[in-house]
Amino acid sequence: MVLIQVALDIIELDRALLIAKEAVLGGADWIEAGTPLIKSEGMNAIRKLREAFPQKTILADMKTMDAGAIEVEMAAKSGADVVAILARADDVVISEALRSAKKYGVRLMVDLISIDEPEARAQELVALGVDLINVHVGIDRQMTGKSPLEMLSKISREIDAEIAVAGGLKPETAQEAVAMGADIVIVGSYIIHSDNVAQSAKNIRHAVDSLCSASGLGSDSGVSFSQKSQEEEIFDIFRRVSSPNISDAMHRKGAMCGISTLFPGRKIVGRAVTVRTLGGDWAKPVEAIDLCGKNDVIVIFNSDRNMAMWGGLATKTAANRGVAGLVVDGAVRDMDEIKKLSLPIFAANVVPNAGDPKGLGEINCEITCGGQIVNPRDFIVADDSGVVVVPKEKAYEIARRAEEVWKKEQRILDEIDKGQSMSSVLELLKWEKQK
Ligand SMILES: O=C(CO)[C@H](O)[C@H](O)COP(=O)(O)O
Repeated sequence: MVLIQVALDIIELDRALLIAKEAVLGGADWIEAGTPLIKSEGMNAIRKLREAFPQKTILADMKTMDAGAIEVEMAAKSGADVVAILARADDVVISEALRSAKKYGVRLMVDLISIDEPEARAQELVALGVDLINVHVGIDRQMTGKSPLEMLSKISREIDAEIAVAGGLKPETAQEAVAMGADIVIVGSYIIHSDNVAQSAKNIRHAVDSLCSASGLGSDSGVSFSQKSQEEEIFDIFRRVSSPNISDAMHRKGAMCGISTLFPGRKIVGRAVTVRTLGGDWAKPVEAIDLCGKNDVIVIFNSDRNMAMWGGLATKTAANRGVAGLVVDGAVRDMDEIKKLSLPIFAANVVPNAGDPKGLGEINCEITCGGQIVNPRDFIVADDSGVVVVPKEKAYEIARRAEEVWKKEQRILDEIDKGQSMSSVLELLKWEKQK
C-alpha cells in the first residue's frame, strides 16, 4: 500500500492542527510537521501533533545539516516516529543521526533536496543504513518548473530502500510517482492551501489507490497524462488569479501607475505588442493592430496624455481582429462608441481631441508604460485593480508563485467564512516585528 503524507508547511500551530484533522479525514496516513512549523513552534508542534493524533505516524521535517544525534533525539522525544534530515549533510552527521534514531526507536528519512548527483548519493545513503530516501524538489525550485519525477524514475530503479517523493505533487503527478515506484507520496501545497482540505486529500488518495488497485501497472504501465505547454499553463494561471496576486508574487514590482480600466469587469491576459508614439500621433498604434494575433495586447506609450491617439475606429478594427486588449499610457476618446464593443481598455486619460497620423514612433521596441518597462511578448494582466507586467523570462515562475498566493488566500477566506477573524487566522499580534 502506498502511503500519503500531508506536509504541514504552515507557521500557525492551531491552523496546522485543524488542517491535519481535515487531511486525515480525507485519507492522509502520515502527518508531517513541516520545517516552517517546526521553526515557528519548535518541538511543541510535534508534541501537539502526537497528542492530537495518537494513532498516526508523525514525521518531523528537521532538515538537519549538523548535530545529527541531538536533533533526532529532540524530535524522537517529542513524539516523532520518523525524522527527516538532509542528504547534503556530511556522512558523519548522517551516521550520528542514525545512531540516535536507533537509540530512540525512530526511523530516519534522508532528503535529496538540492543534491547534484542524487542517484549516487542515494546509493551511499542506503549503504550507510538509512531507512527512507526522499526524492524531493523544494518549493522555490518547483516554481521554476522543476519536478521530482525525473529524478524518481532513475532512483527507484537503482536503490533498495523505501522511497518517498515530494515536490508540488497533485493527483496526476502523485499517480505518476506511484507508477514509478514511490512508497510514500508527500503532498503539501495541493492539500494544505485548498479551501476543501479533506476533498483534496481524497483526490490524492483516489489517484494513488486507483493506480495501486489496477493490476499489472508499474513503471512501464504506459499511464500517461495530457501535458500542457508552459505557455498554456501560464495563460491558465493568469486567467484564474488577479493582478494583486501577481503583484504579491513579484514582491510589489510590475504594477503600472496611473492607468486604470475604462470598463470594469473586463480582464486582459495576453502578450504585449508594444508601441511608442509622440504627441497624439496615431499611425503606429493603428498599424500595430494588423500585427496582432490572438492573445496579443497592444501596450502604448504616448508622450502626451492630453491628446488621444486611439478612438472608436481603432477599437472596432482591434475588436474585429480578436486583439485581447489595449493598455495606454496616454489618452483615448470616443467613449460612446467604444463602450459598445467588448475590447478591454485601460488608459491614463480620456479626452475629445486627437492627434494626426504622422508615423512617428516605433512598434515592438522596449517602452515604459505606467512607470514599468515593457518589452515585446512580456505578459500583461489587467483587471479592475490595475495593470501588471510580467517579464517573459520570469513568467512561468511568477505564474506559479501567484497561484500559490491565490490558493493561500482562498484557504484563509474559507477560515474567515467559518467565523474566524483575519487577525486571528494570521496570528498578527504574534508576528508583529519586535522592537
Ligand atoms: O519539505 C518541503 C519543502 O521544502 C515540503 O514539505 C514538500 O516539498 C511538500 O510540499 P509541496 O507539495 O508543497 O511541495
